[in-house]
Amino acid sequence: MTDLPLLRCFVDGQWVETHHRFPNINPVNGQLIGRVCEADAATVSRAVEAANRAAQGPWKTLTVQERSALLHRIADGIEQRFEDFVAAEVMDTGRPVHQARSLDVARGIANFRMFADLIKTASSELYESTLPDGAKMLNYVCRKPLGTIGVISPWNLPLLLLTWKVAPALAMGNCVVAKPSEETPSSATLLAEVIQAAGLPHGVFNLVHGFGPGSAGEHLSTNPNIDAITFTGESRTGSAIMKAAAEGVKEVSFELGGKNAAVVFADADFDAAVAGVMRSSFTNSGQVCLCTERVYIERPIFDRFVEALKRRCEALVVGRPEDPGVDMGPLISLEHRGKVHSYYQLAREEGAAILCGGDIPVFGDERDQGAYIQPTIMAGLPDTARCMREEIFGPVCHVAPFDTEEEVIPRVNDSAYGLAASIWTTQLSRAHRVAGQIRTGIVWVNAWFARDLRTPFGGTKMSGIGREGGRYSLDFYSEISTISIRI
Ligand SMILES: NC(=O)c1ccc[n+]([C@@H]2O[C@H](COP(=O)([O-])OP(=O)(O)OC[C@H]3O[C@@H](n4cnc5c(N)ncnc54)[C@H](O)[C@@H]3O)[C@@H](O)[C@H]2O)c1
Ligand SMILES: N/C(=C\C=C\C=O)C(=O)O
Repeated sequence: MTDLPLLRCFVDGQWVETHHRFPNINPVNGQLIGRVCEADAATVSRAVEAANRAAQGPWKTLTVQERSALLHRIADGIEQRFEDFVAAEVMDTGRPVHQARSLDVARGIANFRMFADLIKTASSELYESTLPDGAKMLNYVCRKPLGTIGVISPWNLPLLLLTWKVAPALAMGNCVVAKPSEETPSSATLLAEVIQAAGLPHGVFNLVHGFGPGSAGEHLSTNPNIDAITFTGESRTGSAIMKAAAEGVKEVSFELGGKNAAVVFADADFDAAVAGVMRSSFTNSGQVCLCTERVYIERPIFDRFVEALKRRCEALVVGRPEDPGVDMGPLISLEHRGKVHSYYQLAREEGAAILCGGDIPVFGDERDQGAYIQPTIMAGLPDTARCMREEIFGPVCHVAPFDTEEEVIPRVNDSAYGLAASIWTTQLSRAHRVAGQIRTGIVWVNAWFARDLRTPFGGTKMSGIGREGGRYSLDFYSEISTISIRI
């Protein structure tokens, strides 16, 4: 037991062990794979103080070019330890190795490189004006660092989502105290090692492990000496963090939950739409905020489309991360599996027909101690059913027919969430017309999770506050200031 890794916090350039430790579990087989040092309030305060101090030190004198070079050096460091990061993501989450490679770690590198390049070309605004007395004024806008950013990230895409926030925060000259999910501490710890090796001044980046309420998450979000909070996680957690931020009127950026819809028109490229809906429903075992949980299919192709989806769902390879051809692994934890499974039960109680899956698989091997669940397709629920309104966050979607655009668009929009949607059609005018009426932050047409990192990303309603991506991140992680000079 003693040779299991101990994951430590990283505060003011030093690795810190704490008294309280919590277990890190492999969701493939329920095995203990390590212990993690939980940051108490004092450790979080020390991290915030170190960040505040570093913000006034050499870090603030760096030029944009120097900061850009450091971000590229961090990206280089992730690249050099690519397989370590893949192993860390796979160990913590049980995801397919090929996904950790092509999505998680690749995006961790891309996030740092994108913002490293963007800050070198980011423009600002300048206006010339004349005062009533005829005096000329030059008015220009500049972005100054906000100060210390609290970054709180979830377990579903651990490195992708942590770096999506840390990269622009550092790029804009801020200091960071990051609190990754208690479920996925490993890749965040590796990132701290890479940042330390890159030579950022002590205190610029700090990492505190722990939970939410009564632990590091709450200690960070309630700390009066952070200047802004960027959070990705459940909507109800966002609400709790917003209450904490309100105390000190802190700026917040929230990427929250979703109940995303796919709309498949009869004129869609049938095979592409089937593949697209499969990918958007079952990627990462459905544990992506952008995943589809509601599929609306135009009636003339409904039966054929559902039959095709059912066949593909039954053919999904549910296995270990390194299994050949594996499509999906376990859920993140037995607790989350219990939640998703309870929705499968609820769906039956609400009158759903389970077309595929609907239960916990039995493998007859060590995976039976893991958090596996069957990929599932259900049908027959009214739009008012809880399973149609609440985020399940598992490998499950509901299929329903529709007859007209006028009918389906209000059904898609009838949700407390507004994060993402996907539309499958070959009619160009219909694509633009329908996409323009869907109330989500992101609409894909004949695609899903296709990302240009320069575009704004975020949700409406319960799906979030603010946008990050490209210049939207530069703006959020800055104090935007206007300087007006009489000339
Ligand atoms: N919109 C997006 O871009 C996006 C991306 C990924 C995940 N998500 C959402 O995240 C959820 C799944 O992730 P999760 O289960 O880790 O979410 P979660 O809200 O349970 O936890 C997210 C993070 O917040 C911390 N936390 C929890 N309670 C807190 C509190 N009271 N104060 C401070 N910190 C607290 C957790 O420790 C964790 O680090 C899903 O709802 C999913 O839709 C959204
Ligand atoms: N924020 C992003 C993805 C979010 C995925 C949610 O699970 C991104 O691609 O930048």
